Amino acid sequence: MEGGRIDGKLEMSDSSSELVKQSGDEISHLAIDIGGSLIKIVYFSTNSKCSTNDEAPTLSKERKEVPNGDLNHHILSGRLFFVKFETSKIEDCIKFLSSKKLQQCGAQCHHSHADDKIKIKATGGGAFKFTDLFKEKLGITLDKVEEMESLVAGANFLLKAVNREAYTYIGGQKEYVQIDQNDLYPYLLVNIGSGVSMIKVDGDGKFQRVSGTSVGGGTFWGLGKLLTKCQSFDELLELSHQGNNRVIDMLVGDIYGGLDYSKIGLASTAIASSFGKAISENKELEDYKPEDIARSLLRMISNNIGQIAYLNALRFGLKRIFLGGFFIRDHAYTMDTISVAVDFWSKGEAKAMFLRHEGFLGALGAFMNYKDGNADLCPPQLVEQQTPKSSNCIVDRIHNSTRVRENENGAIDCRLRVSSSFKIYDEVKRC
Ligand SMILES: Nc1ncnc2c1ncn2[C@@H]1O[C@H](COP(=O)(O)OP(=O)(O)O)[C@@H](O)[C@H]1O
Ligand SMILES: CC(C)(COP(=O)(O)O)[C@@H](O)C(=O)NCCC(=O)O
Repeated sequence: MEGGRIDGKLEMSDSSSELVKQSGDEISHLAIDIGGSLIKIVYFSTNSKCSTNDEAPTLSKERKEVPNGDLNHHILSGRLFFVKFETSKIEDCIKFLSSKKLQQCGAQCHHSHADDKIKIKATGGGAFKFTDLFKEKLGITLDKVEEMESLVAGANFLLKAVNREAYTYIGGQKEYVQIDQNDLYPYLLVNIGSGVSMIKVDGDGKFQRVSGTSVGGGTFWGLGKLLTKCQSFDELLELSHQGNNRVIDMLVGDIYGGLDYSKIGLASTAIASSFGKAISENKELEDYKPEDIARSLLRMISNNIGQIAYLNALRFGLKRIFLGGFFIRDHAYTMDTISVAVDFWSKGEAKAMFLRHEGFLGALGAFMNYKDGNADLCPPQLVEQQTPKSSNCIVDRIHNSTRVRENENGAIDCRLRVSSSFKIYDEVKRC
């Protein structure tokens, strides 16, 4: 299938329209990824109003002994939510955060003090760029988590813990991939944000950024905006759906008099040179339809990323390529182009697989980083829905056997194990 959105597309919250709807949420933990184009927020809420399942999210207190101490733990049941904002509209994000009640100690601590310092996990370049802004406007300290580390932690979590997270997109069909947790590594993670990072992942916390390209999502949106006068990314994507790239791209057949170049395996319809037709036609930009320009641009960038991804997979002998980042946007034509490029160049050996929580890998990874809290604090950990047995290593259990539940809005039902003394606020004030 060419172009268009796939039915059942995840609609995770898109900035301000959600502000009002969710303003009553009680947030116990929140992490933020501030990228070149978008700010992504992942937060855990125990608010029962948000539940659409039979079992309303609850706070169940549970006292547990841990081997190296006697910290008291409790389990928060609730849901992970995903929200995004444009980085250029960071004020909306600030408003969103100030409308939320960032709680201390889950729901256990009822009194918060105006001078309490809130500390949240933050990743992406903006965690550095906007440190002062968050401090000044919200009194929030950004506790920085390295960007590549966050992407990998987010991807590993999703692949191991969430059912139907990864899928292939071939011939217009989406097919979910069953991940064998014992045979996940190594894989190539390709994150297509403003720019593109390619990371070889060998295990939890074991990775190497092996390549990247500056021709990414920012290039598509930036060039597309200049060339088509589109006002939003989604408008540009929609436009590309209606266009025909052959009007602008120079095809092999345009060069070879309508013939295939069979000797090197190129069909007459293959693109020989993206945007190449524009050099020989006596046309101005205005003479081309914006939809055709958008289509050529999308094809050029997606194809290029697919090819570089494949080359890196080949370089390290990797068969599995997982793609994240908000450039993908669950868009059929983008995924089709990337899949075809990987399939073509690898002669069917390598597979492109897309992640449903595409752009939230970094924010999720930063969220997972709460586990690295101070030694005397028990970090929050995601646990499965069923009542945990006596294991102390809840994260390991998730990784090895169980899966959290995900509802159709992309929100993930899960439980968080926190110590009674843990809080998102600074350690200075204990409740
Ligand atoms: N609403 C949007 N506004 C801007 N860019 C968007 C939007 N939705 C998708 N995109 C695409 O996603 C890219 C950003 O992806 P993301 O993974 O968030 O990266 P970053 O961390 O660099 O912001 C943009 O460059 C653009 O191509
Ligand atoms: C610098 C970045 C890691 C920042 O991440 P982003 O905000 O684009 O998600 C990314 O833009 C990138 O990997 N750019 C490509 C740089 C290069 O390898 O040429």
